[in-house]
Amino acid sequence: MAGMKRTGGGETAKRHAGERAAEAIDDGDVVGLGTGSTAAHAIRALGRRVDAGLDVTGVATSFQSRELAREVGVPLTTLDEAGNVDIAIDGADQFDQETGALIKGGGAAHAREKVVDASADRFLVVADPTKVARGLDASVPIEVLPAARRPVGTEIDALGGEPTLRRAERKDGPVVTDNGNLVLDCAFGALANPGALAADLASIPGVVAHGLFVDLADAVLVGTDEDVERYDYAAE
Ligand SMILES: O=C[C@H](O)[C@H](O)[C@H](O)COP(=O)(O)O
Repeated sequence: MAGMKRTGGGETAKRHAGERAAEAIDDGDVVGLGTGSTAAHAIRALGRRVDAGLDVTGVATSFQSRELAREVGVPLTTLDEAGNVDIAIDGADQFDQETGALIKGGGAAHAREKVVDASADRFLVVADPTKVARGLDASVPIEVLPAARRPVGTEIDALGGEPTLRRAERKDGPVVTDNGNLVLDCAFGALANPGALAADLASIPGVVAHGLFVDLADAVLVGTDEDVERYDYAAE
């Protein structure tokens, strides 16, 4: 698969990935509903399967995925009520095709996404070809308690990162997450050891969640304009 020429970074590619992921849902499943434009295609496709008689419940990872699930008729539950997630479908901002490690949080939803994705028996990532990488080098979004923004920034600095407060596009001020927190986008350059960096970031007081998802994805479905390529990272 690696090295194949892929076309697509637009909606068709994302739709192909999302629709293929929705086909993996079985009757009775509790489904983690990811956030973002690619996961949205999976939620819409799942809504069509529910219309056709599939019996599932969804656990939303954000305000946005909850709203979309309601709109397309996917019944909702919570982690408290369901206790277990059978399968989660979620997008990614970048993934390392060798290891399946991900960077997420472009939509500032990664804190809840990580809770849901990590508690799922199977975690399917949906992506378009622009997300495929050899190694990881994108900025790592870090959700922080508002009061901890400066001390966390200092720690990021010490780890060799450059933190930038994420600002809202249509509001004067910062992006505020669904949990009422801020996001620091942290540029580290190429990540030599994402697992070690993930552990370092998680240990900083005031960090709610970082966007490194290491050893979580079971498979990544990369939609192209023509088809879907599948990368597997764990025995299913
Ligand atoms: O916070 C947002 C999520 O991690 C998204 O899953 C990620 O940003 C990918 O989104 P998209 O499919 O729109 O590129």
